[in-house]
Amino acid sequence: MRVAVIQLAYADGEPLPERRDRAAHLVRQQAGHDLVILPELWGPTGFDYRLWEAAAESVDGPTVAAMAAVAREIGAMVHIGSIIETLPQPGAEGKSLANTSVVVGADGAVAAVYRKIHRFGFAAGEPALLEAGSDLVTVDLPGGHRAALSTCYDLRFPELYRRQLDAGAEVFLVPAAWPMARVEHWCTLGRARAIENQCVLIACNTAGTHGGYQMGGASQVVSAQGVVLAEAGPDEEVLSVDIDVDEVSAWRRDFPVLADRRL
Ligand SMILES: NC(=O)CCC(=O)C(=O)O
Repeated sequence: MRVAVIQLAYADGEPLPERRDRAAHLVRQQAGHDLVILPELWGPTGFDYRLWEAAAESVDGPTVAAMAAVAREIGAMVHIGSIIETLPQPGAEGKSLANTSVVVGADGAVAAVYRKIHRFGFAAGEPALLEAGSDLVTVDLPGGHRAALSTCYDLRFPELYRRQLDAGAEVFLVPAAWPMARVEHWCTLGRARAIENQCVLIACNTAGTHGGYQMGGASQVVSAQGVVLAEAGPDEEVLSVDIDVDEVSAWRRDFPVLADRRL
């Protein structure tokens, strides 16, 4: 499976329609890949919470529609990263917005929708403004292997990835807007999630500086054995990686650590 990881950079002041066009152009340039992934909240911005309400849209809104059209055009599955979603109805906390990841298939149809379970910001930001997701979400990749979806801060909660493993995941897809100040955590936690679950990790971070936060870059693709197959620098960059997902079951057979779990 050939994967393109688009580590998009953005700064304050770029209008959303322009950034959407730029992202669509970058995805279009990845023709020939089976899967393309973008970062978390690249449209409404990861950290300038004041912009979220105005940028909110539904799953059939302009961002997903634009990416679905490009997915169809290039014949690739596209993980569009995430949007601030206007929920069909308010959630359990009475809020109407969520941080929602969407995957579209090569036919342009929505293949998976995941609402971020662990909200970042402590008393501010996501927990103040967004509903938490509650559902574990998987999607079958081109070639038939199963991937599980999570977003950024979720990476700090290993129990989520164990549940994804138990749901049959062989690949973890993780878009993020993770700051430079904690980029070592991002790198280490991503590798840990891959190693402890014997899964491939495809993690797509944001670059640039917005809302006063410098983003960390360092998007990475890690094999189920914990080998870093590709890692980005701090700036906008596209990683192109060939991944043999069949190696996941071979590695689990050769080094059957998961069989020693005690529940
Ligand atoms: N967008 C996020 O979830 C940021 C997470 C983060 O900064 C951290 O876990 O540290």
